[in-house]
Formats: sequence, structure tokens, C-alpha cells
Amino acid sequence: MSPVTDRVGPRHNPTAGAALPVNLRDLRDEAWRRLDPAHRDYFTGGAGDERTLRANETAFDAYRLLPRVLRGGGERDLRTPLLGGTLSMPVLVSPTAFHRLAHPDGEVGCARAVAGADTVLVLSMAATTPVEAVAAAMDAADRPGRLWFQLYPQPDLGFTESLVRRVEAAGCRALVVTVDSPVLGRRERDLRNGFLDLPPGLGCENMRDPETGRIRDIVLDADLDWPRIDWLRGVTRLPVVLKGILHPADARLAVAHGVDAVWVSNHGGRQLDGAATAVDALPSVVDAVGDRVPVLLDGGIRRGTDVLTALALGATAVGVGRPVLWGLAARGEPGVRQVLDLLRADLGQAMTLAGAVRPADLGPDLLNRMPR
Ligand SMILES: Cc1cc2nc3c(=O)[nH]c(=O)nc-3n(C[C@H](O)[C@H](O)[C@H](O)COP(=O)(O)O)c2cc1C
Ligand SMILES: O=C(O)C(=O)c1ccccc1
Repeated sequence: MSPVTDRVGPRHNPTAGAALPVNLRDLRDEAWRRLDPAHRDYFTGGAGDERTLRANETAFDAYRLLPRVLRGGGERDLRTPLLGGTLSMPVLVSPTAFHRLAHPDGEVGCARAVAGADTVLVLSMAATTPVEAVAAAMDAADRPGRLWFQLYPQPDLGFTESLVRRVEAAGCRALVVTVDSPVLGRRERDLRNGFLDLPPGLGCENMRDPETGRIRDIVLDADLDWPRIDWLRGVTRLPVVLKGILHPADARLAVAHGVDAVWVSNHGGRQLDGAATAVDALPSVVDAVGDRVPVLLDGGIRRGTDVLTALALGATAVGVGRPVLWGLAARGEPGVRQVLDLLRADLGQAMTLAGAVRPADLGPDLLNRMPR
């Protein structure tokens, strides 16, 4: 049914009487029922008192929209050019660890769903599936180029460079360097549960040492600095994205160091508790960066209107982290597909109601209030 010729009434309401899920929280509840409590806490939780975790979602509540009317425009066009490719919508999948802990479909199931939705999966360095197998799933779905790789640069530069070569050879199209994790945040749920290790049979397959074949531990490196970003840019021609920027001065430095995109994020409230929410930090980062590189954002995106708000504030696209894990844990690959389809439909409807045909039509004039 075309969104612009919607007929009214329960008979024509495509969701009336339909099976759940009707929104992402339905999948969250389903996932929570299925997951082992310690794993649920790992996927759900944040650092410290979880202030930033909660605020990521509620920050979007502060925004009210000023829809435009009588603009016509027919079908919405959600396509979004980004770093040399085009996403079918301004939503991509943020890197999250341990997909096979959520569901046996794991990262391959996630990749198939992302390929079907024609957007991008950022594969976590802490993935439980080798990057080559995930890339093969994308290729099989005829969607090469929909895979990026998230990197925690390791103090062992030789290993880091060999991993970059491996990721390039697999066909990943960008490197997302996570810069908000000089140490792991204090996740008190995990401390209470004693959640430390993956069960036997699961491991970080991309951390295999090329010489010994053994899986190395991921080192979160408190010595990581700007010269290391310069070094990384020197060893690869892939676009480099910095994920975990909140301060506008860092956004300016990122551009000065030649990075290809800036990703505003507080790691879903899992690192520095009390950090600003992504959506509140976004405007000054957008201001600092100007048109020089795209600005991405994640943290608390649960609705089409959240996507709309972030884009109106100047983001080019947004990431979703936990909702994808909910879909995966609840239903495997089809659950991830549902998460992406629900967000797409919700965003399309919100844009229609706001009078925007394409993402480029979204600007700060559509926001009634600009929290600071
Ligand atoms: C269970 C879990 C694991 C995560 N693992 C990683 C990771 O390996 N690398 C990374 O850069 N970010 C990781 N993140 C952070 C996400 O990329 C993203 O920033 C965050 O989840 C966005 O917030 P949202 O969950 O509210 O969408 C993880 C988040 C969660 C919830
Ligand atoms: O759990 C996380 O948020 C995360 O980023 C991570 C870091 C190292 C290993 C596994 C996950």
C-alpha cells in the first residue's frame, strides 16, 4: 500500500490484528525471555549507574517536531550515499560483540538480514565469526560492499596491520576505529554475574594469530593516540571512521587528521557513565565538522522519529546496536530483518507525516525545540 494514498479504518490498517512485533520493544521483550540472564545483562547493560544508557533514549523525548504540510511528493526515497556506497536508508548496524552468544545464526544471520535490507553491517572486532565468512554471506546475497569492520588498534602493530590486510582481502569497505574505549567501562551487571568469558566453542575469530592460529585477547589500549590514527591511515587505503567522538574539538582534530567520517557515540552508555547523550552532543560536532565529512550517530535509536531527529540535527546516517541484538536473540536472521524493516517503515511514515520526501529535506527547521 502506498503511504501517500493510505486508506483509513481497521480493515485497511496493515498492522491491525497482525502478529507481533509491531515495534522494536516487542522484539526486546521476546529476546529477554529467551536469553540466559547473565547474557541478557551483558547485551542490555551499561556502565556505572547506567545514567548515560537511560539518557540516550530519553534525550530523544525532548524533541518535538514541526511537520510541514501540503508538500505532496509521492513515494519517500530513503537512499543515503555514504563513503562511496549507497544505503537503502540512513540506518546501519553498529558493531556489537558476540552475535553467536545471542543466537546460533550469529554474525552470518545478521549479515544476511542486513544484505536483504540493503544497508551496512559494521562487523565487531569481537565478532564470533571470521570476517571472511561474514563477507561470503554478503556476497552470496549479491550485496558485496555492505560490510565495514570495527577495529580496536592493538599495541602490537604487526598484528594490527595483518588484521587490516585480512579485512581488506575479505572485501570490507571501511574501518571504524572505536576511540571511546581506552579501558573497558565498569559494567556492574557483568561484575555481579561474573560474566567474563565466552562459553566453549565461541571465540573472537578475527583475533586469531596468523602464526600460531591461537585466539589473542583484545587489548583496549590506553596509549592509543592521534599519531596511531595517522599510522593507520598510512597502512590502508580504506576509509577510516572514528567512532566514539563527543567533543567538538576532537571532531575538528579528526578532520585535521584526514579521517573520512566522524561517528558520534557514547558506546551505548557502556563506557563513561555520565557522558553526554549522542543526540545532545551532535549539534556542536556537526557545527565543528561542517560539510567536510559525514557525521554518523548511534545510541538510543528506537523509532523512525529518532532517526528523523538525528538527521534533522545534521547526521548523515544513524547506527542501531541493541535493537539488532534483540532481533537476533528473539528470532535469529528473520528477527534482524524485522528490526530493519520496522525502522524503515517507521522512518518512511514519520517523514511522510513531517512532509519530507528524502533525507536531504530534513533540517533543524523541523525541530520545535533544541535541547542544549
Ligand atoms: C552488547 C554490546 C556489544 C558492543 N560491542 C561493541 C564492539 O565490539 N565494538 C564497538 O565499537 N562498539 C560496541 N558496542 C557499542 C555499539 O556499537 C553502539 O555504539 C551502541 O550499542 C549504540 O547504542 P544502542 O545500543 O542504544 O543502539 C556494543 C554495544 C552493545 C550493546
Ligand atoms: O562490550 C562492548 O561494548 C565492547 O565494546 C567489547 C570490547 C571488547 C571485547 C568485547 C566487547
